[in-house]
Amino acid sequence: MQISNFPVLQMHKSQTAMRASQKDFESAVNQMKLLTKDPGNEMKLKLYALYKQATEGPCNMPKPGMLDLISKAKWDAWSALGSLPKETAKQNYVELVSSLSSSASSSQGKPDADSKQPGYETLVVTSENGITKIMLNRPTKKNAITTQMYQEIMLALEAAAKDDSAITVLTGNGDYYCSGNDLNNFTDIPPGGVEEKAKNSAILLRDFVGCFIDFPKPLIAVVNGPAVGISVTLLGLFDIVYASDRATFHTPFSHLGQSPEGCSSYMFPKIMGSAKAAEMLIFGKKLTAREACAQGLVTEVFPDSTFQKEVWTRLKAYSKLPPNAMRISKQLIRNVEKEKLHAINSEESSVLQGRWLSDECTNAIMNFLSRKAKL
Ligand SMILES: CCCC/C=C/CC(=O)SCCNC(=O)CCNC(=O)[C@H](O)C(C)(C)COP(=O)(O)OP(=O)(O)OC[C@H]1O[C@@H](n2cnc3c(N)ncnc32)[C@H](O)[C@@H]1OP(=O)(O)O
Repeated sequence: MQISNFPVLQMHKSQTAMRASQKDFESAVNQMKLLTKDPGNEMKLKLYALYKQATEGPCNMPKPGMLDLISKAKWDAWSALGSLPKETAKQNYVELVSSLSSSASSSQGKPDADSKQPGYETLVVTSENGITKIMLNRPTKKNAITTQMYQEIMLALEAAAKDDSAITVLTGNGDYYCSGNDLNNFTDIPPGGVEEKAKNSAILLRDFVGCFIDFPKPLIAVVNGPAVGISVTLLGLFDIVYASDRATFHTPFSHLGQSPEGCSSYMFPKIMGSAKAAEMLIFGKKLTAREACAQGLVTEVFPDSTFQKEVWTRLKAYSKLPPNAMRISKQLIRNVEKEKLHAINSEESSVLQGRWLSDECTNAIMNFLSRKAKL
């Protein structure tokens, strides 16, 4: 069996405590596609059987021949579920995936002080002096976010929420902070075609942004260079944004036939007023760091030559403040709007699902990939 057919998943416990919704189920299925660690054949068979029961009902396929060992093992596992109702199978599937996720994130472990955490391919995650630093690590691709990277960032945030650090920092390796969604993500089309791709991407986006909405500790963006697309829109969900004076902030959604995400359709007008937000989100105006600071998106701008030194000195001092007090204050500031932000996130993801299927978007991505166009 292919590991890629049994992807890993992380799901919030609160979601699994209640009856699994269709969205929870789809989310579980989607995230399972990125399993990096083989959960073993027994687990894969259980997941397979529950998935089939949840989507097709009881097994009524002819029994495979004795020599077709893999098909027979799958058939046996599915048949063993008898007449288990589809809804129960769905619930069991979500719970099983959730338990896999918890063990995956606990196996990432509590970060050792002063150490780089293993298990990430697209990030460097360290925990030191009360600060967990999540660094995007695809410098040759300007830290464009691949599907795997979305998953790893979610795992890193989930682990950081539970570790001993007082604050969490997101930054980029190399000359860019991040060039947004990796446009090659759109070229990996599943058997269900572009509709399925758009649907899976919308679920991934919703879950990814949801992790930022729910993140319980002070979250700081250290914007070391230009930022594009989703890496800009998410900034409205951070508590502090420090930027190098080399950084720029660009959301070219209309150019790409796309629409805003990361709750920016709500947060940007709130932060900078609707006229300034429209210029960025509809017309794709690129802001310098100083402009972004004047408009309230950035907390403070530092000269690039002293950026790292000044920012980390500041953050080390902040990380020594009482962690519970900081966490409680953050939650007081943010929790008022959580429900609303989740609703906005769902709406933005669903609108984007439609945009990804449009000619405008397809042509823009084809242009970038065929190198005819750049931002
Ligand atoms: C599932 C959730 C979906 C969430 C949706 C989010 C929406 C967005 O984030 S929209 C924003 C998407 N991003 C872009 O449109 C940026 C595209 N990139 C560029 O325009 C340029 O690369 C750049 C202006 C960022 C940098 O230009 P520069 O001339 O300095 O460097 P390049 O030679 O172009 O880049 C080096 C290398 O990196 C690759 N790359 C950079 N950004 C992306 C990207 N976003 N997607 C894919 N690949 C990217 C670029 O192709 C180069 O690769 P090669 O060396 O192999 O040619």
